[in-house]
Amino acid sequence: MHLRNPYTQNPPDFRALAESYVKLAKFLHDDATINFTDAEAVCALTEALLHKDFDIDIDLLPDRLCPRVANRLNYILWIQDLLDSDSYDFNTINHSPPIWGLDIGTGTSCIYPLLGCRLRRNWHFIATDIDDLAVSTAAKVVSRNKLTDRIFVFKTAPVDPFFAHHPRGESHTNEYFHFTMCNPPFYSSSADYNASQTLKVTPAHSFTAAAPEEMITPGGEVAFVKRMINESIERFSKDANTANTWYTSMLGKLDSLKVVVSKLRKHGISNYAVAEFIQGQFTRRWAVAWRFGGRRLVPEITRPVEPVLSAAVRGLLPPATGCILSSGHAKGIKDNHLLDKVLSTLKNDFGEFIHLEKLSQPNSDKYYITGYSREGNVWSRKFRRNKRREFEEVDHVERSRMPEAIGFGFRIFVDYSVKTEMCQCIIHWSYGSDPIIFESFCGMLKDRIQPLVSS
Ligand SMILES: C[S@@+](CC[C@H](N)C(=O)[O-])C[C@H]1O[C@@H](n2cnc3c(N)ncnc32)[C@H](O)[C@@H]1O
Repeated sequence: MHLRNPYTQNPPDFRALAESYVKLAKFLHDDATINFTDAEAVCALTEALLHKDFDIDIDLLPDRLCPRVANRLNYILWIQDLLDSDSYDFNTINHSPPIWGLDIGTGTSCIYPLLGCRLRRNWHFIATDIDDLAVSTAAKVVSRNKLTDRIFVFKTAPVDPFFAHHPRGESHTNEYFHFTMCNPPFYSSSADYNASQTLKVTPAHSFTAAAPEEMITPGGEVAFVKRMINESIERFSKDANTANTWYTSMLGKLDSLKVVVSKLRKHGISNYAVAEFIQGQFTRRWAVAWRFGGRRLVPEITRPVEPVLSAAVRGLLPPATGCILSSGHAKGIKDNHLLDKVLSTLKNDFGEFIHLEKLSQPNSDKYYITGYSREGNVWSRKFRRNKRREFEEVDHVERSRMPEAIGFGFRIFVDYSVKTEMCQCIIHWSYGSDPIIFESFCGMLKDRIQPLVSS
């Protein structure tokens, strides 16, 4: 589960839920559980959770897909992580409201827009579906929860471009999506769906009622997401302003994730992320996200330490965006003091070509160094020779306001533990398109920074 998922540490107390949501009471067994193979009972439990924990008022349809709350939350929390990763640095970027998301295939429950809006007050959604019942039911639940000014439901056709219903034109909206999300139909045919059911070796711990149009699409989830990748590339080629949109999707099979990541890599899209959500003993889901712009994700997302990923998923991770530049025993050293030494070394060696600043870390009394340059590889001799004159012509004010025009950006942090007296200097890659440039920058910095820690 996602680390911030509230159900990780606190599984639902069914008895308390039934007290707060009477409809659940009749499905309670032994006062403490429900029969998970009974679709009506699972719907009542889901409604109770949404009601109690998220103030969402909904009547789920027992013959339609019943969204498992913990599972849907994992995906929403991960998207929050992707967006928050941007707002850490690039202090000129304004991440205040509104944030716009597109939910492709919102279903009868409209679950992602509802959860997303309840968790973040500045989130807004366009929600689409090709199914009449999904569109009408979703629109009703949005209105029932008084979210008609933040969630807009549209009917689309299977052949319509996925990203056509963007908020442009709405007077109160931003022109571009900050993110798109989707829980696509998994299977390519009824035969494929039936085969997957027979293959299940575990007993049916939980029953999934669903209409065929919710579970089946030509080519299955792989074809669906491949189409999304193609359309996102086309969209970016026509409009560079879409560079910072996070395109994302859930995937129900690990094999699908492998195919999707391989397609991203084939198209040279290195700015992507993958996640694995493990739910109980039997359910695993994966998520993938990609974008075209240069803003890079924090290492906690590109290389998560927790939750521990399976070996197969580790092989699919994007290029690293973090590196330890130096680590050592540094008795009595203060982290800000070391950061100043690092800053003056960097200024001395690269100050002409890299804009360097010491900034305070959000919600902390600690500092970090932010650095960016118009181009990558500015530390090579050849670059310096060619660019010195050109760079001098750009005045300082312009340099300090140019994060959107940069080619390479990074942040440097120093962490000192009083208890262990160990000190670490860490670099995060914050901007750029070429992982090799980041690697080579790290290699070069290690030689310069290690002596500062040990001296
Ligand atoms: C697996 S369900 C997901 C429903 C909901 N988002 C959830 O997670 O519970 C997939 C949904 O995608 C819709 N769908 C299928 N093809 C679509 C398309 N081309 N555009 C938009 N929605 C589509 C289906 O009608 C269905 O409601």
